[in-house]
Amino acid sequence: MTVSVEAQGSAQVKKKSVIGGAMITTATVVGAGMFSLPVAMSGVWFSWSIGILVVTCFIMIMAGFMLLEANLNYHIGASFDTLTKDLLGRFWNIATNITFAFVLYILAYAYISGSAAVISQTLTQYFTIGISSRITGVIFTIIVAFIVWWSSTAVGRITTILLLGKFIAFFMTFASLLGYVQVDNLMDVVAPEGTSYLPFLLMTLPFCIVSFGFHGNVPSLVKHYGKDPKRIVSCILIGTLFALFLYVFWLYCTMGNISRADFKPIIAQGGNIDVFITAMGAILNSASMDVILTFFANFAVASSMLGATLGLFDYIADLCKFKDDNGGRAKTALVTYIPPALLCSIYPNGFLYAIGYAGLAFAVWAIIVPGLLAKASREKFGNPMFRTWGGTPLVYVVIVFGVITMLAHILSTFNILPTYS
Ligand SMILES: N[C@@H](Cc1ccccc1)C(=O)O
Repeated sequence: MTVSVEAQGSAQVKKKSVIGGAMITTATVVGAGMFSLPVAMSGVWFSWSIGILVVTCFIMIMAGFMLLEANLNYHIGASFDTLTKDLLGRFWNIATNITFAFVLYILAYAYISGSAAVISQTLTQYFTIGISSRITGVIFTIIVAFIVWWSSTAVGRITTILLLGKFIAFFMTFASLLGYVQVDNLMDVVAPEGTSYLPFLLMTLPFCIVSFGFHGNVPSLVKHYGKDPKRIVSCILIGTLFALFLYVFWLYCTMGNISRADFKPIIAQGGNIDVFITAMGAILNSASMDVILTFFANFAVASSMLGATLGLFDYIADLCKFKDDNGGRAKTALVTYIPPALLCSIYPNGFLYAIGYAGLAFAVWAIIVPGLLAKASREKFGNPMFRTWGGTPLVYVVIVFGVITMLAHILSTFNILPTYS
């Protein structure tokens, strides 16, 4: 009996466990974005936040499925570039490439800014070493750049260790914070009569979509599992639903401890991670909680930073056709890390702004483009392998959601939307 190479290949591919892909997806979804959530959502407060998180999570899953749907019609390894060029034409191809690079760079900046602030705060508080976050940002970036330049195997190992640390820290933080939660805070009982929350709803969208972002991974998942939509769907569902659970819990713990009014001074100071952690520490007034929170913040930002900038590193190497030898990798590292580090040394506290702008660009290639791709690929191929639930109406819902998110960010940049501050 002869078995074709393809059949053998797919038999082998089928054996790959869902766990690996689910881990990668979870690691990408749950990043520093979650540190922006309590601050960005303080205007709408707890109950509304849960509602928006559920809706955003749903839309982001559907957008991921639509991307997968289109991707399955192409050769394994086909990227956003191939899909948009073939299905949507020049305009969307260029728009996707520009917004894709923008999101990676601005997130790299956000992570450097967040990490720098947390590291500075840790050094000052525990080692009485006063170094400004401009300098820790640059030093931290050099260390990360060196690790990435040195080898991607090293990055893989270090990321695993950091992820492990992050999850241990997560549960330690949550377990300890739980005891301090005050339901009165969550219900905002001290709010004067007639307090309105809804006007602040739209401006939370860019932060929510970034926090559920993983969509750059879809082509890699296809590469990893082959054309096996079932497994890829499971990875996406596990990663995003786990993130949803975590974020609800995270808001419960943070909004249950810091009252809505107490978020105002945090926002006034730029809303970077260190300010947020300091405020939490001051309210909890416990030395051990301080240590746990600091440990958590350091691990969370460091693992995001490594993972996210590795994506940017590979993207730059491919785009500029830099070689994978020492010299080539050095060039790639320079192009990857110098712009965000430079921006951080000039403007160290833009964490929250950066996540907002990332949301603006992310809406293009992770929501609107997947909707358009699904529509175009259904017309062209009929998409026999996999179809996202909801038919054409859902495609429009997803696209409209993306447009609203972009408008929300643009309007709030011009101070047209009310901001809670
Ligand atoms: N979801 C990630 C950010 C991210 C967005 C888009 C793609 C990859 C990562 C976070 O919360 O930090």
